[in-house]
Amino acid sequence: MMIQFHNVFLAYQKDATALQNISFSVAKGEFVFLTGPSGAGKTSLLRLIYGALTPSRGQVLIDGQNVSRLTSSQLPFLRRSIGVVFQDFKLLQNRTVFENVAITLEVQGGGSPADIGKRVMHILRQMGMENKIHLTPQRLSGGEQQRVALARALVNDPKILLADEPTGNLDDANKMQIMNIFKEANVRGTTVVVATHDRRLIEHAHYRTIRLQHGELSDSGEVRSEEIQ
Ligand SMILES: Nc1ncnc2c1ncn2[C@@H]1O[C@H](COP(=O)(O)OP(=O)(O)OP(=O)(O)O)[C@@H](O)[C@H]1O
Repeated sequence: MMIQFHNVFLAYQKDATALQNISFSVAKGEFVFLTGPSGAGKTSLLRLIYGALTPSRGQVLIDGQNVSRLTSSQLPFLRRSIGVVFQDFKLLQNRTVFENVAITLEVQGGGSPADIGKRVMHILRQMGMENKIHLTPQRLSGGEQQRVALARALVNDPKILLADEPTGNLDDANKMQIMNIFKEANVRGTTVVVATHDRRLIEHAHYRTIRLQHGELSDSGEVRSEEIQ
């Protein structure tokens, strides 16, 4: 299993539980949607996966490793194996498109400048952004910024890709383009988790859907044995 939650609770404050008794797993190479109304706990759950938060109770295992037990020197290795696309992109505004993507590899000591350049251009070409590499994010449309954020998350072939409401303000054509990029990463072996409340996106793709409601798991989307028979 790539992601395992065992009876996970998360409280930001003492008496405010954001997640309650969450158990589910995601297999290597799987593609799942994570859905539920605003405030249900989707972002919190993603943050537990990439180790930005640790559970108040229960365990989160990523590729067999208990995230809470990682030392501060091990945590960066976990983070490197996970590509994250945030709700608000978090692009560096005073850096170019090229630099925003290259930074993922540079902080990881990912090869010579020539190697890094090759890999960055390869992924930016896949995203259809090769003509905009010298622009800064404020000169890009929302869809283009999203594709740069995706390029940054995918440039090092992560084991896991997490995307938080990745198609929020995009039109249908852009949404489908982003979905295709997720699918291609998944075909190459990346485990993909997409948090969204976009019903059309979910219905379009027919992947397993994990549902949260008020911090609880209302449906793990796992096929029960009686449904198989
Ligand atoms: N940093 C924080 N401090 C305190 N409470 C928080 C914090 N972040 C989130 N919460 C609370 O945790 C709960 C779950 O929030 P979360 O952002 O995970 O939901 P969500 O499903 O991602 O919502 P949305 O779809 O609106 O992004 C909410 O009640 C929220 O108020």
